[in-house]
Amino acid sequence: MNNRRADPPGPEAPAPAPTASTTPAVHADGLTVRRGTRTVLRHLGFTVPRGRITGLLGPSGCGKSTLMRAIVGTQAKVTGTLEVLGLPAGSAPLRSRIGYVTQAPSVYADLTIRQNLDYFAAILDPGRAAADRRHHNVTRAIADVDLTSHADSLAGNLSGGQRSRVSLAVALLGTPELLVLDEPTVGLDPVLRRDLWALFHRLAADRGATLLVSSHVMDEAERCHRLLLMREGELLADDTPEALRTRTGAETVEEAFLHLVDEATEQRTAGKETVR
Ligand SMILES: Nc1ncnc2c1ncn2[C@@H]1O[C@H](COP(=O)(O)OP(=O)(O)OP(=O)(O)O)[C@@H](O)[C@H]1O
Repeated sequence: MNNRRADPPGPEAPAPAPTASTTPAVHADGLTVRRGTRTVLRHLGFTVPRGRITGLLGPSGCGKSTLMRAIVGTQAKVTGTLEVLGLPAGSAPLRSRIGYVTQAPSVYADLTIRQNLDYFAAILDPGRAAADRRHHNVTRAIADVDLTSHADSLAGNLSGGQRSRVSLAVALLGTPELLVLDEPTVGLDPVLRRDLWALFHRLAADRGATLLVSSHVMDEAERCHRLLLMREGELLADDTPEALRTRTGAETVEEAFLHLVDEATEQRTAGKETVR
């Protein structure tokens, strides 16, 4: 074994070629999205690091779902650069590497939780030879979202929060590298919200998964490693919760957000006055 420490590269050393582990999970530059006749995302530039939880926060209608749809490749009229796991967003090889949970739970009401997961597992990993692996993955995904005791209940008889956890379990089946979760904690009681955030942190820490989680509840921001703060289709900040609080002299991320909104409004007003 060679224990010699490698010399640090000098200034003239070429930058290492990006590898799977060094490319960010998401890289956007000049990202613009139009829906109908409106521009709903304007020139966004940001990166989402791998293996961390990035919160996408902003008021209702600011464009969080649109950005998530662009990242998973289901949004039309996307221009600018948008790379996901090193590939252009929407590329076919990304399909099995991304788990996406929309705001509306997508489960079959007339199947039990286990039958729902068996169905999606059979699509992801078909064939008789994979039966044991599928059974293991289904049981693990149900346990991940804390629904083991309800595994044989019909999805149609579950509460809204339970149904959205079944959707999350479906997304966890293929052990995706990137999980894109659109408001996963809406309608959950505080205990379930806490448990779900604990699960998100386990997925990042133990499996190295990258999570992009949207919310319009600012107290959830404190649970993220990084934050993308949005307002009216623009990015107000891309930073850690701590750096945001320090930079704005705020005690909470909510206060920091309001400070940044005021700052952006002042800048816009000043810009208009200069033009006049
Ligand atoms: N099909 C559509 N055609 C035109 N505009 C749309 C369409 N769907 C959404 N929009 C607009 O795009 C903007 C962004 O919507 P989006 O759903 O991305 O916001 P959001 O931040 O996810 O909101 P919420 O937190 O309420 O889910 C909104 O102003 C919305 O009115």
